[in-house]
Amino acid sequence: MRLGCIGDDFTGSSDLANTLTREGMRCVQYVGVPEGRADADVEAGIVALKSRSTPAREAVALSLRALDWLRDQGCSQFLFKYCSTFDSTDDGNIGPVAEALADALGASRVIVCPAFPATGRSVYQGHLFVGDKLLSESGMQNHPLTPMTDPDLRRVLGRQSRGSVGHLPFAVVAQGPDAVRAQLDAEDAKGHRLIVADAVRDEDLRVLGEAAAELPLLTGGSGIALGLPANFRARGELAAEAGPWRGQSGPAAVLSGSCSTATRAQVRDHARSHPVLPLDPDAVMAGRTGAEAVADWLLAQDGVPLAYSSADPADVRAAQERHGVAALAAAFDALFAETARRLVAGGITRLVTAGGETSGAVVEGLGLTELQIGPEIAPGVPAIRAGEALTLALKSGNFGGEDFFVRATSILEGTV
Ligand SMILES: Nc1ncnc2c1ncn2[C@@H]1O[C@H](COP(=O)(O)OP(=O)(O)OP(=O)(O)O)[C@@H](O)[C@H]1O
Ligand SMILES: O=C(O)[C@@H](O)C(=O)CO
Repeated sequence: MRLGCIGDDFTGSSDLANTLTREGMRCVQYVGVPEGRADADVEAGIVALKSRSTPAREAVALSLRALDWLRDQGCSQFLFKYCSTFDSTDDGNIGPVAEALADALGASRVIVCPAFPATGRSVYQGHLFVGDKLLSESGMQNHPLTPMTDPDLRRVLGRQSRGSVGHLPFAVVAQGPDAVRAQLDAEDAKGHRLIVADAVRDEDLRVLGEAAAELPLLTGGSGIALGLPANFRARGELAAEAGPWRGQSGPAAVLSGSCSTATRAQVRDHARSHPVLPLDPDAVMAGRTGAEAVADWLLAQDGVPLAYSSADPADVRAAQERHGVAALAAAFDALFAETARRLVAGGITRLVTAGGETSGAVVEGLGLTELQIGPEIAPGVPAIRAGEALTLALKSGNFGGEDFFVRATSILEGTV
């Protein structure tokens, strides 16, 4: 294994795996820190954690365990993947985890860059934008767990970190890798270890990747990985070709717990021509809707059936007030996990999930440990093989076009 990655959630980790696979590295996503050794042909290993919103101390401890395992597999470079909208609070977890990994690796000049231009996230003058809006005006200021009210990443990170934070401006990135290396040295000389890097285009991310060829640690969204495979290839450290994708025939189903704008549009679009089953939070909490009934309904449908709890923000808030945020989240996680187990036992071979928490609950519920990465379904979402007869697509809330669910099942089948 050459590149060792630590992702702070499951869908975000598959986003990173998608980028690395597309750029030609043989990639495996591990669910949590694995016990045994990785297969010898894995070039990039991604340990997917659920550490985005846990207390910082837990996130640090888990990330260090993941780092130890990745070091044991022989990796020469490490990447900490967090969300392209920098989801975190003033208590962490991005700063504390980045600093702990840097301590363990003796790393200086640690790039911090959540830019992901294909999905509209760019960093300019140290500020994070979503499309043409500052992060703090993008809707992310209302996120229930990690509200992002300050778009200046240098300040956000400064509040989470022990050390001071530097900046690598766009004007320097635009001059290419030599200028970037010189600026990283200059920031290091000023005592800044974490350095927020501007990037607005994929080519900026490739410049950063090239400049970082010898750095032990990078941090960012999946975009920061764009330029890394070329460094390993230039050193003759990659196999010539990634393994081919093997499509999977058989019945499909979709489970959606994401309430994001993008997912709600996908659910509406899907409902026009496929069977859909809404899951009412009150019925779930009262035990009137259970996994057995949901799975039986899905298994009895033709086409690409969908069960969803996705609801608009006002309904979500009202349900949370009635039942409590944590209790509701736990009930939906348990429902989706058990439904997924019953679907796979009932013969589903193509399973699509929407939402980071929801996908995490499903992957853990199914007891999966290793995910093989296939072709891209949409920016940030790959096709995944999870077993001899099981394929998956794990979609982050905000990703994918309106026809995502059908497109995903077609790509999993190998017909697109
Ligand atoms: N109808 C609903 N009412 C209240 N809460 C809901 C409802 N449906 C889902 N939820 C909760 O909303 C959350 C959805 O989180 P999830 O991470 O799956 O999606 P997301 O936030 O859109 O995705 P991502 O993390 O990838 O951006 C879960 O905690 C779930 O329990
Ligand atoms: O970076 C992103 O936006 C995604 O991979 C993600 O982590 C969303 O939860």
